Amino acid sequence: MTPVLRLGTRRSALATTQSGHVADLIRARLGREVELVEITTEGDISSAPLASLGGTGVFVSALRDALKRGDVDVAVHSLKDIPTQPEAGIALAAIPTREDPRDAVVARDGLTLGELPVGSRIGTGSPRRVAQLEALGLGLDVVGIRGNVDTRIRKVASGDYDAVLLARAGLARLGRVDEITETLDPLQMLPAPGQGALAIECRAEDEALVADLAQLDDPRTRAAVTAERAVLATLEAGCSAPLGALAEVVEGDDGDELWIRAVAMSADGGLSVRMSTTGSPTDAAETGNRLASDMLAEGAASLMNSTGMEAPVRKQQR
Ligand SMILES: NCc1[nH]cc(CCC(=O)O)c1CC(=O)O
Repeated sequence: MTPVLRLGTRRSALATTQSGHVADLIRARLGREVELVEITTEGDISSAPLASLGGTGVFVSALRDALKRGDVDVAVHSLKDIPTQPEAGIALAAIPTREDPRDAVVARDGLTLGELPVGSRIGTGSPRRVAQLEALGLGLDVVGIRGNVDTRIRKVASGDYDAVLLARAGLARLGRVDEITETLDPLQMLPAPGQGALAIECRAEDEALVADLAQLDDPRTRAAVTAERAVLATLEAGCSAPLGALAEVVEGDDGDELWIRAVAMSADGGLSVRMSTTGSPTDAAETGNRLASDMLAEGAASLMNSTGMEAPVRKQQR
């Protein structure tokens, strides 16, 4: 008899929904029994700005520690929260089919960004979203925000903010797309590398499990996010850099083609390097690296560092 797989999850509604989704996939596709095990992370307890806790990595390390200790067998993360360098002893066993990767607006009175009056308070703690919002030149007042998806949306309902920016994927998983007042076109708001994708991890030494979980992998999603994360790695940008990247695998005349675009910005959104390229999905990392090298040649690194990452911190809500 195969033992029940213990799947570690954070306690937030988004994390338990994502973990529940993967547990269902494992039951349906692998025929294995799964139980959810709750893990608490520093990022869940503290309401300090995420950057001051060492970025979104705090969400990931607690789950990985539980894996390494043997407390759980499988962990599910939002791929965009995972650092680009591989973790010793941990296998990224599967990346299932991605949700819609775009960012979404939840604004008062059903408004879109363009309809919000000058001076409206927009909540986001992401330097990437701050920079791209500022670049739209709408005169919006971008204010830091933390807390889970529900907390953020409640701050719009309560009037503390006129709007918040969130990943559409998270809202979709929580069954809350009805509350989205605008889904942003990547032309205006390129998502974070890996946004909308999940990462299923296990101990690398559990070779049979690594092989089993690989059945849940979607090769097209894996190629797209591999290219996006290569951009992140080559630009040596962390999760808190004003960097957006989006790749897609599309059917071309000669088979599948990988298409990727990326933007690196100064913190205030005043300067940007924006580029795109295509390649083969089998050379996804190489394609992302090449795009990032071209961006570096255009000054992307100094540009992202030019005004540092102070902007969202400076405007942090008290
Ligand atoms: N940074 C937190 C985080 N990590 C993943 C998601 C959403 C789900 C996803 O992108 O897969 C979110 C919330 C958000 O950005 O709105």
